[in-house]
Amino acid sequence: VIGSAQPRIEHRTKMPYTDAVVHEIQRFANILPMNLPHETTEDVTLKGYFIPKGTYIIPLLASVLRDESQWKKPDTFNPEHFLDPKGKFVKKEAFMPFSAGRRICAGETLARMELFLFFTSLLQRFTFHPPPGVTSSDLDLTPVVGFTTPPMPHKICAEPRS
Ligand code: HEM
Repeated sequence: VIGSAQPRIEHRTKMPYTDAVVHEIQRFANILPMNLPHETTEDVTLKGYFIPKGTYIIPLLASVLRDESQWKKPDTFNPEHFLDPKGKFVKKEAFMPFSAGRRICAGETLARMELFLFFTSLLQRFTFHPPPGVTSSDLDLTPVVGFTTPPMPHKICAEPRS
């Protein structure tokens, strides 16, 4: 894990479970699994490995977001990955959908604010469920294969809450 060059701005809401759900969505959805490619600008030795100047590096975010040593059930959607036994939000160093270091996503703060606001606004106004005849276990969460991994197209019902 390469530390960020600048201190991260962390916004914690007073809604730890919602916070944990949004984090788990980002961990599990893993929308940019191969990050962006980088190149070493000088010779580097990292943990005993020599990497010459000019080497292309593809930092696999997927390998961290689904690392068995970091997550209790890496391949299962489980917001408890971000909660302690008392339900308090727990920050995880392996949570890095926005990458790390100097070239960390410049839009992280905006993206996280949007995710929180959109997610909570939608859930306040609608109840979501699979279409009639489909159970939640029928839903296929396998992502589309590609440089980015959006979900497969699927139908879902959104019913206005009274
Ligand atoms: C859920 C939403 C988003 C995710 C998961 C995401 C993820 C990422 C990742 C993994 C990188 C590559 C970092 C690296 O090279 O190590 C990146 C770069 C970048 N992102 Fe995002 N991003 C998101 C939304 C946004 C938004 C909303 C903006 C702008 C409004 C934005 C602007 C940028 C920019 C400018 C870079 C290039 C930074 C640089 O090379 O210095 N991103 N993003």
